[in-house]
Amino acid sequence: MSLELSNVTLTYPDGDGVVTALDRVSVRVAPGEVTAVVGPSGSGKSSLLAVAATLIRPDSGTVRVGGTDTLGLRPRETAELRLAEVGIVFQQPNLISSLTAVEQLVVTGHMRSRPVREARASAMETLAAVGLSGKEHRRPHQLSGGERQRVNIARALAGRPSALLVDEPTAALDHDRGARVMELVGEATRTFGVATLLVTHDTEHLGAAGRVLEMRDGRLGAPAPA
Ligand SMILES: Nc1ncnc2c1ncn2[C@@H]1O[C@H](COP(=O)(O)OP(=O)(O)OP(=O)(O)O)[C@@H](O)[C@H]1O
Repeated sequence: MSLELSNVTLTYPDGDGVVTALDRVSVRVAPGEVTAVVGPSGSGKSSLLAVAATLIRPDSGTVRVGGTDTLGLRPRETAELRLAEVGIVFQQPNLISSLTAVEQLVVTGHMRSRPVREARASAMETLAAVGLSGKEHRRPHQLSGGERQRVNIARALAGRPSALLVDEPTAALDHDRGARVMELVGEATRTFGVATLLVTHDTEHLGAAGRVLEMRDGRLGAPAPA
């Protein structure tokens, strides 16, 4: 199931006027594909992710996640769809310091009303898929920065979403760890067949992306030649 934004416009109130954060943006991400969006600060990247995640409702356009037209849904239905179909990887892992890696994933399974035994088995499988076999029972302080980011990615994938939305995954990492996390996003995207939309300032590690687009003043297009 893909992620599809079509002709999306988003404005924020700004004094007496408005700021246009997204200006008729269209993008379709197929399952198993990473689309990276680069662009300067303030160009609209976070707004794009928030709209794709159904966290912000745009002024106009359509947002389809896993085949569902999300703008036709009631707020409660939107929240349910988000829980089932959208995985979000924030820049900071935001892991709970007292929980082990496997427990971080089980907690989100609980939010989806999954039985604990089933959530645990699925969590172990997901952690293995992101290369954390043998480290499932470690707490965040017993993991490296790159490993914490792996748990973060695994947690976003634990509910087997259709769409994976990734915000600056390399921002807190050095060059080599950043490269490995980007490779992991590419591998996980293929393994789990998710449609991944990733925004980043980091133009060094875009090899994992099947496609790179550039955001400029709220408009999305092909990147300018280097
Ligand atoms: N809640 C808000 N209210 C008013 N304006 C906002 C709000 N959030 C963002 N904006 C404005 O919308 C535009 C796009 O912001 P956005 O955060 O999407 O950019 P960005 O590309 O993610 O930036 P950065 O790389 O710095 O995170 C900017 O002009 C910003 O000032």
